[in-house]
Amino acid sequence: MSSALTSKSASSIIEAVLRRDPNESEFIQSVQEAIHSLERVIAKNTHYVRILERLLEPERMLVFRVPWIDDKGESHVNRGFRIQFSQSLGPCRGGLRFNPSMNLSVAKFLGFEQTLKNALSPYKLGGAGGGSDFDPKGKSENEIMRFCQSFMQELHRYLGPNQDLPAEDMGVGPREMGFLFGQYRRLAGHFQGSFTGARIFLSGSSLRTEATSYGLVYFAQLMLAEMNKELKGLRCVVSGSGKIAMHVLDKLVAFGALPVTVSDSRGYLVDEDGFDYMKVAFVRDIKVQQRSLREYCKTYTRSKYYEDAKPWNERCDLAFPCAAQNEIGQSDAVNLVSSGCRILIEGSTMPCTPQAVDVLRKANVLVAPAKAAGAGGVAAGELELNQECNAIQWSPEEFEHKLQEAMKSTYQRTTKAAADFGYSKECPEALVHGAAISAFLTLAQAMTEQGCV
Ligand SMILES: NC(=O)c1ccc[n+]([C@@H]2O[C@H](COP(=O)([O-])OP(=O)(O)OC[C@H]3O[C@@H](n4cnc5c(N)ncnc54)[C@H](O)[C@@H]3O)[C@@H](O)[C@H]2O)c1
Repeated sequence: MSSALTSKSASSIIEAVLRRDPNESEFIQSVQEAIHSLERVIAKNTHYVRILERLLEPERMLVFRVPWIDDKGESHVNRGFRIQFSQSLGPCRGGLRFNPSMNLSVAKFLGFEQTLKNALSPYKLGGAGGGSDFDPKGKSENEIMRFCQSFMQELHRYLGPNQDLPAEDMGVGPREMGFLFGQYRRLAGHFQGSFTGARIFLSGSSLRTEATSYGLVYFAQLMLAEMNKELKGLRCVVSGSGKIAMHVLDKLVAFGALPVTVSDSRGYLVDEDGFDYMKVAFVRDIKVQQRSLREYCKTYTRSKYYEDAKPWNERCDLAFPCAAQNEIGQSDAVNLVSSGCRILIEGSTMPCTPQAVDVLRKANVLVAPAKAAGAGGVAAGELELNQECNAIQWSPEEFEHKLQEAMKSTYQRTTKAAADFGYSKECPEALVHGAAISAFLTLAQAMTEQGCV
């Protein structure tokens, strides 16, 4: 197939998306990255261009009003989103994000990324994303509960075990999932395990919240093993201090690595001696009490806090971005390369801007995409459902073993697809392309079999 035809087809898809959604920068960025990864697939079979065109239009987009009353009796209104991106492989699963930056573009990009992530997994799952521009920061527990109830008042009619299964994302943790599920159960009139969250699956293992993060660290281990290396003693720079980041720290400590940073939107903290379990617990306490990371330095006086700065210029072997999309820009990527980073594991969804991706590729930094490295959350959700439906109970050790196996098979699927399409192990983007290719081929097969629907 001529490359002229390929690039013409790929650019016509991007043009169509741009025409339809000209202001959706996050969604367009994730589409462009996927198309870049799929270039060789499209070149082999132009039928895939039509499939991709269809895939890029979400099956269903829900946008709704969420009114709620604060503790003083004043009314507020936010916007809710749920993008049921694709159900070709099964019922949707995907996170809910409560953050002021949430809009239709972010909801669509999250839904699209989740669709590929779920398709890469061994489970039959569709993909969705959503949430609200509601900011849980500074709200009381009652205000958060009232908001969650109002959000679910509308969304419940589109959810269900065979339809859509919401999960955690930024600003939504076990507490919010509890409130959301409570209202869903009341409105739906049944207690079916259609939500993920440790407190809801009372009979399940308690590893649901940890699973994505543990999976990220297992994935790093698998990449290192390929190079006959191990995590022990390696310096790791971690961003964020939320659910994903804190459990990554725990697991890195468990494997004898040296995590040295955490951050939030106000700045970052570096502890040259590395965090241990006690220090991680201390950071967690600081965050729970909504205090500044700066306070850590009063107790651990060799540490430093930098306001309005990111951790990417700290000396490291591995980087784990675990905060927000586009948190690594071009200059951050340059800093990462000069500080010695060889491997970047994407904890956050789409952490690098296209310019940063370019810098990392040219410097041969190996990138583990969130679609593959973040598969632990998908696997844990399915394992939990399995426990719930079959009334079985695994110990945390058994659960963790199953999680490790799931990460191993995701890693193998990713490397196989990369190799099948000629990306060598040394290619810095082999895993990025392999993950997208494997996911897309699975979706394409189902979409072809199901006809034009
Ligand atoms: N929770 C999950 O199950 C899950 C699963 C897969 C991927 N993710 C991704 O991981 C990332 C973090 O999710 P989480 O669940 O830990 O969220 P969270 O709300 O628990 O924590 C987010 C963290 O990021 C920090 N942060 C937010 N914006 C920032 C910015 N602009 N700069 C620096 N720090 C910033 C916050 O201070 C906080 O520490 C998101 O990109 C999310 O999509 C989450």
